[in-house]
Order: sequence, then C-alpha cells, then structure tokens
Amino acid sequence: MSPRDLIHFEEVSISAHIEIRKQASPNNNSSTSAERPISTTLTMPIGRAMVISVEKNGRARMARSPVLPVCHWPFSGVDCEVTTGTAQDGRCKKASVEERGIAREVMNQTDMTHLSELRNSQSALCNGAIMTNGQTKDSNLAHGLVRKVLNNSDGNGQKKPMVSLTHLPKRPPIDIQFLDMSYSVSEGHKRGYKTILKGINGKFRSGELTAIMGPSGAGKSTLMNILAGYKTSHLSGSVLINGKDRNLRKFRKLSCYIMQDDRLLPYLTVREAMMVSANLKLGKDISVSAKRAVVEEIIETLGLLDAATTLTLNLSGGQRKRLSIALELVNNPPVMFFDEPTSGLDSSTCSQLIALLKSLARGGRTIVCTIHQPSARIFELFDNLYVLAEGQCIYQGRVNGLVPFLASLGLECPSYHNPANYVMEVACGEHGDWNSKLVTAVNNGKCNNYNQPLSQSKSTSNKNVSLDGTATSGPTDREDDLALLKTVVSTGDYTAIAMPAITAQDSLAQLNNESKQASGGAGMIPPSTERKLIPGAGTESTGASTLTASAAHTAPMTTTASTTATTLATDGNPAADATGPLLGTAVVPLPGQTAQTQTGCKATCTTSLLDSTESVSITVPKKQAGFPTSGWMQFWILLKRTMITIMRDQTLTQMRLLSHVIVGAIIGMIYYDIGNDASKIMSNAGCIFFTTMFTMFTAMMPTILTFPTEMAVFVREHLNYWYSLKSFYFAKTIADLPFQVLFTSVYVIVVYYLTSQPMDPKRVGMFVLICILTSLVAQSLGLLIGAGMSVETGVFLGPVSTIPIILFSGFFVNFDVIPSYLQWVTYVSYVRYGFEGAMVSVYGMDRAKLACTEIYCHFRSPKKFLEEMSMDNAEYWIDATALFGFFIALRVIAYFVLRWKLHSIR
Ligand SMILES: Nc1ncnc2c1ncn2[C@@H]1O[C@H](COP(=O)(O)OP(=O)(O)OP(=O)(O)O)[C@@H](O)[C@H]1O
Repeated sequence: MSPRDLIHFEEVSISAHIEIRKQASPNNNSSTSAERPISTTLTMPIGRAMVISVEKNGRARMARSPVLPVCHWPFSGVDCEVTTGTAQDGRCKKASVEERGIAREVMNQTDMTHLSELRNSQSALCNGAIMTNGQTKDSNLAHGLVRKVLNNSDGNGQKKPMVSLTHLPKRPPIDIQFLDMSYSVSEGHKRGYKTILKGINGKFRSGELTAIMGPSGAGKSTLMNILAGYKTSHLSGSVLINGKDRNLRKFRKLSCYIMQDDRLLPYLTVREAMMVSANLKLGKDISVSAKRAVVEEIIETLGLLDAATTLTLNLSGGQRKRLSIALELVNNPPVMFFDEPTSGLDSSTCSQLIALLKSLARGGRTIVCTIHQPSARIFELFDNLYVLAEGQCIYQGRVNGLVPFLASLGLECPSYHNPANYVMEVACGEHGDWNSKLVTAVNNGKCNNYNQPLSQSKSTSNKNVSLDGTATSGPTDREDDLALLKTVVSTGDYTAIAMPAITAQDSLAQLNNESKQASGGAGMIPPSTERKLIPGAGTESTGASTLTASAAHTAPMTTTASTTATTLATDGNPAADATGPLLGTAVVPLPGQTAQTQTGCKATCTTSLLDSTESVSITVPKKQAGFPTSGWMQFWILLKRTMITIMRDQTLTQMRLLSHVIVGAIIGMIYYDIGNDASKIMSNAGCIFFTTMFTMFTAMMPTILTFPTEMAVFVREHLNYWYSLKSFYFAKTIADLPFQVLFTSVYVIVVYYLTSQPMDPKRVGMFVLICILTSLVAQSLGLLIGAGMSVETGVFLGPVSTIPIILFSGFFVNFDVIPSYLQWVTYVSYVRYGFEGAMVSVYGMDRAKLACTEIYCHFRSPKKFLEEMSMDNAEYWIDATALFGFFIALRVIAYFVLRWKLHSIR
C-alpha cells in the first residue's frame, strides 16, 4: 500500500467534499481521544479524475489523472458528488461514495496536523490573511498582521492554539473603474499629439482575473500603466477606486506592477530577496520572525522552496516570474498588474502561472494582465476580458461571453477556433472593418450582459454540504482556494482552478438567460453559442465554461466589496463607506435569483476580505503615509543589500580586484625602480599619468555597464512603493565607496612600491588619496551616464567624453601651450586635478634632487620639472578639494537625472 495515496478517485468527479477523521492513538485515554476532523473541499474539472494523496510529511498533493474524453456535462441534474474517507486505527476505512466518485481506501498512518497547518497558512495566502474560525485578533492586527491559531480541540472542548503563524497583512478588496479615459502623447514639437486611448470605460473587480488583449499598439500597456498610476500626465477621464476618485498615492501603496522583464538583482538568493522585500514592505513594527514566517509561507506556496537558496541569476523563467510575484505578495497588495506575464514561458509554465494568478484573484485580489494571443486553454482561465483595438474597447465582459457577443453582432466564431485568436483577427481587421461597430455596441451597453460580477454560485453549490446533505459551516472558499493553489503549486495541475464553481442548474439557467438576452429574448440558444471549444486546445481546461462558450457563470453580487476599501478614496469617510455600496452600480438579480440568495452570497461566495467587520483592522496605519519603513531603515537595508550584491558579483568585484593587482604588477615591472632616477623622469611622469587613467577608467566603465540593471530594479521597486529614491541613492553611494577605495589603493600601492616612488608616508598618503578621489569622480560620471542613458550609448559616450578631458590634463600639452580661449577647459578637466595632485605628491613639497644614472640629467631638480610641466604653482589641497567638489556635484546631478528619469516614465 503506497503511503502516498489517500483517496484515489478513479472516475469522473465534479466536486467532492472529503472529510478525514483520524482517531487519536488507542493508548490515549478517552478524554483526549477526540477525533480531529480535517476536511477540505475540492473542485474538480469535469472529465477529470484526480488523485489526492497525503505524503508522509503530511503535505497534501493533488494530481490530475489522464484526461478522460468527456467534454459535455455528463451528469445532468447532479451538482456534485460527496465522498468521504474515515481513518480509523491509523488506516483509512474504505471511503463511502455517493454518485459516481469511487474512492479507494489507502491511507497510511499520517499525522494530519501538518496538513491542517499547511492548509490554514496557505488559505491565508489565497485570501489575504483572512480571519477564519479559531483565529484570534491580537495586537498584530494593528499592524495589519493576523496571527493564526488553528481550530483545534484539546479534548475538553477547549480551543487551544496549536500553531502560531504570522500571515500576510490584511488588505481591502479593490474594484477599479475607469471612465472616459483618454491619453495622448506628444509626437514632437510640430507634430502635435497622438491619441492612444480614446475615451474608454471599464471596470476590473476584486476576486477576478482580467486579461487585457488587443493587437500590438492597441494601447494595452498604456492602459495598464495608467491604471497602475505609472502614467499621470496627458490624461483625461477618471479612475475610480471602489466608486470614489482615486488617491494615487494611497492606491500605489496597495497595488503592484509586475513588469514583463523580471527585474531582479542577480546576486541575491530567493530567500534573501524575499527578506529584503519583507524588511522594506512590512516595516519595523513587525518582528523579524513574523517577517520570516511570511517569507517562508510565500516561498512554499509559490513553489520556490527548492530554489530558496538559489541565486536569482540561476532561476528558470517560470521561477523568476514566480519570484517577481512572491516579492510583491509580501505586503499582500489587493491589486496586481502584470504586463505580459506569460512572455518567454513555455505553454505548461504559462498555464501554471495564469492558474496561480487566478487563485490569487480568488483570494479577493484584483488581478489584471495584458496578454498576447493566449491559447484557448489559457484563455479560459481568465474571468474577464477587455479587448482594445486602436485605443478603443471592442469587448469587455466574461471570457465566455465573448463568442455570444460577437455572434450577436453577426461575427460567428468558427467551430474549433480559439476565441482569443478570433477576436484578435477581428480587432486586426482580418474579417472586415468591424471595430467601429464593436465599439458602438460596447458603448451602447451590448456587452453588459456578459459583464456581470463573478457568480455567487459557490455559495449555492453543494461544496459545503455534509454527507447527509445538510449545509455545514465546514470548508469555506478559503479552504477551496488553498486546495486550488496547492494543486497548482505542488502538481502543476491548474485544471482545478479552471473549473468555475458552478452547478449544472446555474449553468443551464444562466445559459438560457444569456441566450434570451443575446437573441433578443427569443429564449432560444443561438447555434453559434452552443459551440464547443476545440478538444485539446480549449476543452482541455474543461470546467463549466467548456459546456458551451456562452455558459457564463455569472450572477450579480452585491457590491459590498467596496465597503472595506475606504482608505483609498480621496475623501473617504469610513463610516459612510461601510454603510452602503460604493460602486454605485445597480444590482439586478438574475431571473430566479432572489435578493436573499444574493445576501447569502455576500457572506459566503466572496472572500472575507469583503466582510466589513474586518475593514477596521485593514486600514493602513496612518504612520504609513509615506513608505512602510523610515528613510534610515530603507537606507540601511539597501546598503546591506548593495554591499552583498557587489561582493558576490564576480565581474564587478573579484575580477576587478584581480585586474587591479595584475595591472599594477605589470606597470610596476615596466617602470620598475625609476621613481628616483632623474634620467627617467619623463617615463615616471608617464607612469603617474597612466595610473590616473587606469583608476579613472576602471571606476567609470563598470558603473556604466552595471548601473542600468540596478536602475531597472530600482524603478520597479520604487514604483511599487518599496523605498524612496533618496534612500536608494544614498545607499548606493555609500556602498560603492569602500570597494572603490580598496581597488584603487591596491593598484596604487603596488605601482608606487615597484616603481620606487618616495616612501615618505605623507607623500604615499597624498598620492593614494588623489588617485582615490579621481576614481570616485570617474565613478560618479559613470553613474551619471548610466542613469541618463542606455548601456549601448553609455559605453560609447563614456570613453568619448573622456578623451578631451584627458587632452586637457596637462600631460600631453602643457597648460602654457593651450590657447588662452581654451584654457578654461583645463579647469573642468577633472583628470587635470588628479594628475597634477599626483605629480605634486611625488615631486612637490621641496623634494630633494633626484639621483642621476646618466652623464647629464636635465631634471635632477623636481621643482624644475614641475616648472616644465606648468605645475610649479599647483597646490595639492586645491586639486584634492576640486576633485571632491566634482564628486559631490556629479552625484547631485546624477540624483536629479534619476528623478527626472522617474518622472519621465510617467
Ligand atoms: N511616448 C510615445 N510616443 C509616441 N507614441 C507612443 C508613445 N508611447 C506609446 N506610443 C504609441 O502608443 C501606442 C500604444 O502603445 P502600447 O505600448 O500601449 O501598445 P500595446 O498595445 O501595449 O502594444 P504591444 O502589445 O505591442 O506592447 C503604440 O502605437 C505606440 O507606438
């Protein structure tokens, strides 16, 4: 008997409620031998069997069995099947089966406690740390954290806290609505403005996964950037959050934007990156252990445990994407925007990723993605679709409402054709010029029928029905979400999530309802709406949505979702907000649906994020008006992170250190022992000049090459409200310092020693100092170039802009020779100060005459040589101060360039 198998559904199942009761050890006395029920509700796709197993460590596993060739609703009149298994004496009694689910007994003695903990912890992730039975509110609530106390009995009927886990901060659900949204960009001085979005409207609801689709250039990214708050200028129209004008600052704290390219720092491990995120996003009021718990939960839930100690550099594409999500999940943002999350991923990883997003959405989050031409299988995973063409909306509503909507206008999607492809063809004009008609239809409300909130049928389905058929308070949607998320993560079986929680009756009623609407109330289902999706492409993801393309599982729900999100509205009055719907949308019950049904749905269909009683503790603390952590804390965290990444970067650090030593040794050998030889004084000046050049270029070029990568990460993190530009910049500046000082010193000391420069400590110190200052100025210049332009431009511009600076350094041309109208340039040549300061350190300060190894040495007197170089009046400390001034000035300029860059992104 395999210890892995618990129950094996061999036949088609639709949904099942499994209740496992494990008796305590027979050795226990009766008072402590109470059964510990562990139950969960699973939703399984039609046409699929599912293997549910419990591993020895107590982890639940679900895996999809081979696809059965069932594409139709096979059990007319059967809503679900209820199966149970009861473990006795450590073994599972053969499960009783109702209807068609056949459960095979197979259970090893497994301590189910861990499973229970796991379920609860992951449930919290799915649902945004929602309070469940047995949880207690404590002071953590004030900080938005919930401590979990499992529902466990000690045998005396007393609830005892079994495990304390910290969880995600609680957040309000957020519905985003945009009205009459237009956006234009300037095309240049005389070319005027180009309108990209043309007065579009739409609404993205919490708990739903929405796809924005459209041909290339339709304005998808633009729309998402606007909604995410990244673009704020040249914009008209309004964005409403739960029915009220958006307060951008507050909104950005509760939303995140996960960009197409996963911008991660390469030299941090997954766990380290997560801890940085937790430290920055959760604030100092939350203990380190609580942060660790959050991090570990997310890492495990998103399937990153195996890669927890892997550098992000070595992660696979799917893992990178999941890490990007995990980093943002730390503070549990209720709104998540994804720009083409599936790009560059294989189809299986794509499916898993979208299923993961769907499960996150089911936790009460509002998830919006732009996506290009998804497969039918992935397409069906979305709840909602927003299609753009030429900056206008040509469809918004349920994914499975698309085909009937198009059909109602005369656009028949051919059988066995992916609707996602079809709508893209329509948007691109391959079927004629339909866009204006579609826009008009959308504006006239023709797709409103397909744009209802997600079905409340979860509450009316039999998921929570006990074996005797009575309603129970057992498994909740949260547990369901746990099971779904667990399925996705542990087995990659996303199909469970593809299954809309819908009963046959709901489905048929809905179908009829929509058919009536789509066919002008004729009550007949148009033939086109009965089409099936392509087997293997669309049907594989199954679920009720595969019954017919038009089987929208919708039922209007009350709009109390908004009642908790009062802090986002500009002038939100929590008291007022909590008392009524904020969305201002009239709710019209579907035929056959009573108001009572809807009320019931409110309590159970939606996540408890929508429970207004919880909204009190959800409110973001006032002290978080700015970033979650103080400026100094941000600086400290970023400083540590930057130093770790610099140290681990072999190119930037280890190779650089090595190259400084090697080149220093080579230069030392070439100019060996010439420092006190008057006959080789020009060669020695060349050595000093080369030293200045080397320290300059080795400081500037790596910065030009690496800063754009850092900057990309910075932009993502800053725009997602992790920390301020000031903290980042200050930390970057300070973290760079010790490394730059070390590299330069190593090189200079090697050269200085081998070339026998004067060993007076004062001169040595001055020489090293001036070289360090030169390198810091060069590094700052590299930072400025890296901040302002791309790597390609920077790599060209860096050296090119340095050449004139070198020419005016005083080595190639004496200052006296330079024409007077160009002499001012020598003052802005920082190399001049570096070279001059180095020369003064070696030959200035009344150095004694040099030794002469030839018959005649013209420059035995160092002073005379300095006169020859037009440096006899040079003051070392003026040079050093000038370099320091350059350093500060360039850093300040680079800071403002970064600010401008951030501003220009918007
Ligand atoms: N700054 C700009 N100046 C001029 N045109 C711009 C600017 N930004 C965007 N556009 C134009 O706006 C249109 C929409 O761009 P957007 O990036 O939103 O398209 P998209 O639908 O996301 O396309 P894709 O799928 O190819 O990424 C494009 O035609 C683009 O050229």
